[in-house]
Amino acid sequence: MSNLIAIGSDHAGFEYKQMLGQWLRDNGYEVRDFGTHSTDSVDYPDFVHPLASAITSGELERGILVCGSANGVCITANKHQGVRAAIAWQEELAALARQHNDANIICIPARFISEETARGIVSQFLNTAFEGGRHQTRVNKISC
Ligand SMILES: O=C(CO)[C@H](O)[C@H](O)[C@H](O)COP(=O)(O)O
Repeated sequence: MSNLIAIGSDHAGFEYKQMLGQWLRDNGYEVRDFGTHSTDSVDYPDFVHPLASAITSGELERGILVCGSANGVCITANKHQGVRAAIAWQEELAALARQHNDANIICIPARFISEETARGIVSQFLNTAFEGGRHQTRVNKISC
């Protein structure tokens, strides 16, 4: 997997995005930050569409999106062909999103989890392999 990771958020996810971006850099990853760049109120699709487009084009392999509930960023990202964005609020869900769904974007609900849990989710997302097999058959059937 590439060590270049896309990150993005709205205002509700800004502080967690900053924290996760620094944590990723401290752990040897390169980070492409799609914004937002402050806690000023913004509209999450403005930041999610460019990040998801970079995943669709193959320019970037994995992305992390953060908003208040994770719902808005996840719904938006999954409009893009080839994006498999999953919401995780505990580490096991992030691992399953990789093992069973080959998720290429993880969506984090900043208003509902601790920073420690967010780091654990990202760690699972980046370090868990897709299992393939029966799950590959199912992933192949997602696109319509
Ligand atoms: O998923 C969301 C929107 O559907 C996110 O939780 C947003 O961060 C949230 O809606 C932002 O709410 P705010 O009242 O504008 O801060």
